[in-house]
Amino acid sequence: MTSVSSSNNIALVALKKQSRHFKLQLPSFRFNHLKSRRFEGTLKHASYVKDVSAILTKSEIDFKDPNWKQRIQEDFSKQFSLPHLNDILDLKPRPTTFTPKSRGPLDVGNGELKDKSDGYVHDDDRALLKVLKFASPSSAGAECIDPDCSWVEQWVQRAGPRKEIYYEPVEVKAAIVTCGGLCPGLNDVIRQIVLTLEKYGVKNIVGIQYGFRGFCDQSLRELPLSHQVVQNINLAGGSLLGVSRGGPSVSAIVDSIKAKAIDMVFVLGGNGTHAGAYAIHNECRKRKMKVTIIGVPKTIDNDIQLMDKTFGFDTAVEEAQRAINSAYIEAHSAYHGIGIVKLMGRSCGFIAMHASLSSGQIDICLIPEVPFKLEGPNGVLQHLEHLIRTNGSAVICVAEGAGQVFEKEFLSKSNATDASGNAMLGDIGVYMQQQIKMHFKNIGLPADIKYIDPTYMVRACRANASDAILCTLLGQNAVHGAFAGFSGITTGVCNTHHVYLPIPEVIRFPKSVNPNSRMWHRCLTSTGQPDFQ
Ligand SMILES: Nc1ncnc2c1ncn2[C@@H]1O[C@H](COP(=O)(O)OP(=O)(O)O)[C@@H](O)[C@H]1O
Ligand SMILES: O=P(O)(O)OC[C@H]1O[C@](O)(COP(=O)(O)O)[C@@H](O)[C@@H]1O
Ligand SMILES: [Mg+2]
Repeated sequence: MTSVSSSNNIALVALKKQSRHFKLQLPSFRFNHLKSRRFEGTLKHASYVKDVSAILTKSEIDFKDPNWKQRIQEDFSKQFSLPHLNDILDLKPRPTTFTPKSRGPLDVGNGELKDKSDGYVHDDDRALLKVLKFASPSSAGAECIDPDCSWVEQWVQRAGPRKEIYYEPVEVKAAIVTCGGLCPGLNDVIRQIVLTLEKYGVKNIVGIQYGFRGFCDQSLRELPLSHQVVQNINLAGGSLLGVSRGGPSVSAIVDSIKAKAIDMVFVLGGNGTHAGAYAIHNECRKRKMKVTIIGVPKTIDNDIQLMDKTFGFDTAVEEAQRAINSAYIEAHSAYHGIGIVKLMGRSCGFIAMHASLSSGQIDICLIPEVPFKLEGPNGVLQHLEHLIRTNGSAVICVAEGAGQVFEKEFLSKSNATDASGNAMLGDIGVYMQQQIKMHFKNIGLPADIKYIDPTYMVRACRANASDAILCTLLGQNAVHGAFAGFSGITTGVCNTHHVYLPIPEVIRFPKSVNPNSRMWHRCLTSTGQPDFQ
């Protein structure tokens, strides 16, 4: 139960941060919902509530009502229905210009078609958001709505090309913008958006330089994009368009979209960027503009809700292996060697957890979601001392936000924020290094400590094969979503299927490691570390 509260604390901290910086982005009932007594009350029944909260909107669930499941499902499908241009306009679709198949369907001879699919996704096609049925709230990782842990179907819309489209491709001007920090795969997504747009017949594609800033900074011109320009950009890391944090107001961005006569905007970024994208979508709606805003979730930290994973995460975990391996070799080659590797994760520990699991070389993994103490019995330093006395060396993997999210924080808070309003953290790696040094000096045991911070090396590299495929599919689906007339949506993978989701549902709060999850328990089994409390 504590762990659930902990996850929600992290979520609230992050959400408060966002809403402090930007006023209008999230409907306020969603924010209040997280803090509401009803939400806290729900914790008593459910051992894991984050995803359940997606269903519980404004109404209480009355489990005595025989139709309670149906009511939840109806609520859910309303909540996950996708905003469309035709919610405010009266547009007539036209047959698509996109051909998903290069060959016609095979004729089996008797006049019947072997393959009846036309290759298009139908608007009523759905994918399941949850595929596990838990027998009891005490089952590992159980997510329960009622005390019996009943299974309630939750369907979301399938992504892909539609038979009818809401734009005349030759008349379209499409823009791509990349915001926030760098992430492996940005160029793969840009490339695929351009190639797919061209496949529809779009001729006017531009890149907005350096994030949202590029909409309003007169010194930053639009970058014309075509298949010739983007052909090889996936071979390098970074973003062809440049990235930035902070930027102009939502209304200034929409003024710029209007002035530049842009019809489609593809916004690549994380939680903050998606909040911005949704605000832009709302402002366009208010002004009754026929502009579609499509998000593509970019977060190396993997902290966006409801998706199996986001692009760049796999690459980051793989790249982190090099740093961990170096730390391991240094530690094992030194007399009483201790290696420390700090990995990204401002408010979540997915990279650190997965990198620790995959390397098999980590003795201690510390993440923001799990409080730990350094000193005293059961503290990290005591365990480290034990490892040095018994094994002769040790390797620690620490996520950048570790020890800085809960009340008992190790580093003094500065309240400083970056241009986007994200809290600037202290360097937990350096702090750990100092504390460990002091501890071993005090007990008179030699220790040779090596600290590696591979942050920007991990982030600036090109996407690995698995991320490159993910980026390709996301880029294509983003374009299909725009032509289908959706706006204020994002695209991702749920249970291996590509889907479209309304932006507010994925940025309700950032995803974080559930300390009660099987994955975290597996990580603990792998490192062999005790509970540092
Ligand atoms: N709540 C918000 N509403 C509107 N725009 C936002 C919000 N949070 C961040 N942004 C904008 O989104 C961009 C990227 O945000 P940032 O938090 O730096 O990265 P990320 O999107 O990767 O989380 C910045 O230009 C920032 O100004
Ligand atoms: O030094 P920068 O550019 O501010 O970026 C550092 C941050 O970028 C991150 O990788 C996440 O970036 P995004 O939120 O843009 O995805 C954090 O883990 C890290 O704190
Ligand atoms: Mg972010």
